[in-house]
Amino acid sequence: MTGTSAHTIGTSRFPAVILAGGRSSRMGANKALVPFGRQPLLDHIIDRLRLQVSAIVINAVPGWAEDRGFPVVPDSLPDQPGPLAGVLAGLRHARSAYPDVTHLLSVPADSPFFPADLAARLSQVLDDTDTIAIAASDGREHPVFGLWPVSIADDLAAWLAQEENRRVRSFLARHRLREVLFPLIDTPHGPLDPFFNINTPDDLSRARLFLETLEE
Ligand SMILES: Nc1nc2c(ncn2[C@@H]2O[C@H](COP(=O)(O)OP(=O)(O)OP(=O)(O)O)[C@@H](O)[C@H]2O)c(=O)[nH]1
Ligand SMILES: [Mg+2]
Repeated sequence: MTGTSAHTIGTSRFPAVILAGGRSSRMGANKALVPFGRQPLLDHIIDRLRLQVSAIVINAVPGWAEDRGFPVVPDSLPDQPGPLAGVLAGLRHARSAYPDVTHLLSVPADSPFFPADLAARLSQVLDDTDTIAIAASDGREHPVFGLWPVSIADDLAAWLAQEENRRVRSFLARHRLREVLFPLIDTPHGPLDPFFNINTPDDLSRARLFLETLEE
């Protein structure tokens, strides 16, 4: 049951974690806070996500994302070891806050065009409560967009505790995995990958152009 939390926001079965715990080193400033359309990028992501999940938690370094009304969970591991640390923080939060939930959706804070049916389509391929489902497009996997079983939290913690374990693909190989292919979006500027992610100031300019055409 997901309907009892103060942070419950939708009718979906799954809560979500927004991964915003990275360094934004290529952007040179916290990329979740760059202006995007009428609001900071993070708020654009929240608006897109809230329609398809039961609750939202933000994974971030403490001190900047607390004012949005959602729980903020920092990494439990030091030195920003990568997105899986954020998935782990989200899974631990989900396990205690939503004990009946089987999976947690993850989305990064830097990909503003992800599909409106992301959670729905990923959930269609879950064949048991231990399966991980990740998104793919245009011949590439996007494991930061995934439905993660709450049951793998302890294995993920033990795996991340070894410093040589950082590659997402190596972790995925330990588990039952399904992939869902999403189509490109047609725009007047040409096809747009729904998982386009903003790493550099140039990426941000391109994303703003796409946003304008999609809003017209
Ligand atoms: N919790 C957590 N999230 C991370 C970490 N590193 C990256 N992420 C998140 O994973 C997603 C993809 O990472 P990147 O695109 O490389 O973002 P980034 O690491 O902030 O940016 P760069 O420093 O330019 O690589 C983003 O949503 C990041 O916020 C980390 O160490 N911890
Ligand atoms: Mg990075």
